[in-house]
Amino acid sequence: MISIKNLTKQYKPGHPIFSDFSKEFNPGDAIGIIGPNGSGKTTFLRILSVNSFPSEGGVFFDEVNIHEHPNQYLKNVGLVHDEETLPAHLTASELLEWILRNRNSWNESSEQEIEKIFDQLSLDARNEQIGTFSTGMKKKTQIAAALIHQPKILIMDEPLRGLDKETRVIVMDMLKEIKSNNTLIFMSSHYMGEEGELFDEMIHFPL
Ligand SMILES: Nc1ncnc2c1ncn2[C@@H]1O[C@H](COP(=O)(O)OP(=O)(O)OP(=O)(O)O)[C@@H](O)[C@H]1O
Repeated sequence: MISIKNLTKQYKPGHPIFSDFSKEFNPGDAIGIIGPNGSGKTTFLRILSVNSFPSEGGVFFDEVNIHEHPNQYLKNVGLVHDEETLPAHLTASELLEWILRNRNSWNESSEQEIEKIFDQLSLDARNEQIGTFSTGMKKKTQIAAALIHQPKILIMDEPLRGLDKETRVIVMDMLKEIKSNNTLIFMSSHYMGEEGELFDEMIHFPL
């Protein structure tokens, strides 16, 4: 489903963050991206989400280079960024509606689906502006936004950071469910907590 071929990334000449990395990933795989601060996890996930470009080599989605042809690929991707970049003036519900409409996925059950995902995450303030949210409430909104369109590929940079224990357990259950529906999951962490039980495989950084 995703093939990484001879991937190299360097910001400064002669100092690659990783080099000549190749690997294949299949639907339903859950991949842990593990390593200390500054080891290249975010750089790797940014390349997978087309927010950064390879220095050499490439990433292929069903044989198509995702950096040369990002549109079809990105329709299949749910993303939780390392930095929160949510629109402050929308409510959380409005954001999810916008995501579904933008993907032509809005239908008669969408409102119910939005209520359901915010119920699961206990985001009571779903109809208030995101700009008024706490860090944890914004993280819940990011996770809901990544999952609402049932992506084939889910890319998450430390999604559990800033969440309380109860919410982390809920999010882990949601990820197990989406994995069982054959979504390929990439998830970074700088230490191995409860997410360890989700992963089929871990890639340890630095590579
Ligand atoms: N845009 C950039 N320009 C130059 N160097 C960068 C850039 N982004 C990241 N780096 C460098 O690349 C290295 C890897 O950074 P990256 O953010 O990928 O690590 P990380 O494993 O995600 O770290 P953390 O756990 O702290 O988030 C670091 O040395 C960082 O300074």
